[in-house]
Amino acid sequence: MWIDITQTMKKGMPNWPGDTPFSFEIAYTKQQTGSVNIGKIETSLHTGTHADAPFHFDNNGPTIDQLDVNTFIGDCLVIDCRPHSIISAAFLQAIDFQGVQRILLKTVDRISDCFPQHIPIIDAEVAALLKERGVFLLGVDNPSVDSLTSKEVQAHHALYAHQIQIIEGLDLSCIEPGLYDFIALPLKIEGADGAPVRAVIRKK
Ligand SMILES: N[C@@H](CC(=O)c1ccccc1NC=O)C(=O)O
Ligand SMILES: [Zn+2]
Ligand SMILES: [Zn+2]
Repeated sequence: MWIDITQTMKKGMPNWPGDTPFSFEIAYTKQQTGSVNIGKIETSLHTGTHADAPFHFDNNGPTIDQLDVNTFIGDCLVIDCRPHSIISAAFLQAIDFQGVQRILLKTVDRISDCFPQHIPIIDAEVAALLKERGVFLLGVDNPSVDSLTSKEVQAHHALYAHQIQIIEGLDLSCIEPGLYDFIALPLKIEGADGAPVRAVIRKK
């Protein structure tokens, strides 16, 4: 059984303050076209469950359409990080990744309907540890891998420097820690800094 770990995209969903809110409407109704309803959306590419492309924080980095789809399909390990407000390399060091190359961090019991005030931050040294363990994808149930006020976005840069791709805004509310199959493919938008994903997992 595949489990959906994607936030539903809808009007009023949590959004980065000041960023383009998500909207969807029927641009042309069935009545207008005489045949079909045609919807249109407007959205920031960093709203809801999405992948970051390195171009998001590095003008020379690859864009979302240039990332390898194989990164986003395969085994993953969900790790329970609740209580921790800083996710340190020391904490992750003690965990057996079981050879898995995709890691999802569960940091909250359930995701809130509002944009959070505080989120756990990921120590910049985590990237080196993940790389050493062969990890190439890190997913979080938060809007960012860095603090909400960070302008340096150190964790984003450190992860990119270690060739680790980022997925943010997962909904791990009902998910137990453990090993899963995972699929979360970003939309192929040429030149984009990120893209929504439909993320699903299945217990191994
Ligand atoms: N790093 C966040 C997005 C982000 O930082 C952001 C998104 C929208 C508007 C402002 C943002 N950061 C601002 O300093 C992300 O990767 O989704
Ligand atoms: Zn993002
Ligand atoms: Zn990000």
